[in-house]
Amino acid sequence: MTQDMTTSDPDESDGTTASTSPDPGGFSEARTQTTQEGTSTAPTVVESRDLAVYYGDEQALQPTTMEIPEKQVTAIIGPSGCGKSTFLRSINRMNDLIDVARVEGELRFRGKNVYDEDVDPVALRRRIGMVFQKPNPFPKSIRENVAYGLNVQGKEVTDEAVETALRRAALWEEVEGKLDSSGLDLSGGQQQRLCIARAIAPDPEVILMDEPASALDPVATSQIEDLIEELARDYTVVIVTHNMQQAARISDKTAVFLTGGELVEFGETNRIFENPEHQRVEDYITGKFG
Ligand SMILES: Nc1ncnc2c1ncn2[C@@H]1O[C@H](COP(=O)(O)OP(=O)(O)OP(=O)(O)O)[C@@H](O)[C@H]1O
Repeated sequence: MTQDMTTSDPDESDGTTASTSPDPGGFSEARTQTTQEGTSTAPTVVESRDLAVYYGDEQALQPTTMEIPEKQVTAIIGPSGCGKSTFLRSINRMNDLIDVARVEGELRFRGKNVYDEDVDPVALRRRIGMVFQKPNPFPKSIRENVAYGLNVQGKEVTDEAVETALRRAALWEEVEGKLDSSGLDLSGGQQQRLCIARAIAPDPEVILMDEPASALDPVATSQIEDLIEELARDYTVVIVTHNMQQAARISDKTAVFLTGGELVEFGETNRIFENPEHQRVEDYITGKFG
């Protein structure tokens, strides 16, 4: 099961944590991505190299090598317990918060291994934000939720900056005029878009989403899906989803993890769903197991 890492306390580290630490250095290299389908022009932003994750003695992720392209949506799918969330959390070092978690191999962000000793994980999380399964706005006003995201980056909290973040999260029109009411008074879908506004307010480069619509009704889910496609114009989005139709609808690339934490196939979403290379992947996406 995905660990519930939601928090309502702004002081807890949740991927939007405030810090005055300097940005980690060395995250500047971008290079052209090579995929199973050949060479594409989208630069690789995040890359795992034989990345393996253990919880105590249990290996949750087998050595995984994968290149995530810039300003696209990459979906991670697979049956329950196959390591999807574990992989996602390793990208911005959220696994650091789990005592028994241990990582081997490399996870590179713009060419630099985020597990190098000189990388500050809090600063890293400003550049790689996260949205969780359960909407987790702080028990504060809508404005303060977004302001928190702006403060993280040391940005001035102006009305304009708050509006911009809410517009980018497709929430502005529903909350204009009630910015001082509690974020908790919004509907589930609105709360999740508020969390997205909070996550994008610091202007991260990558947004990690762990089943962001699984707690929402179909209408709210559809709004979140539209928003994710829109966000990929400006941000690199990596989304874990149980919903294969959702992955097929909104992602450019799909990674299929199967039981035992093994990345079995990764490539263009259309190709994965129409013509998977591996029988096990075909069985999974056609519902024969999982
Ligand atoms: N905090 C933890 N401590 C110990 N084991 C964990 C922890 N989190 C996950 N695991 C184990 O690691 C494996 C992978 O879990 P993970 O949550 O990454 O899978 P998942 O594919 O995201 O699952 P789901 O779809 O059910 O959310 C599972 O066997 C799980 O029990």
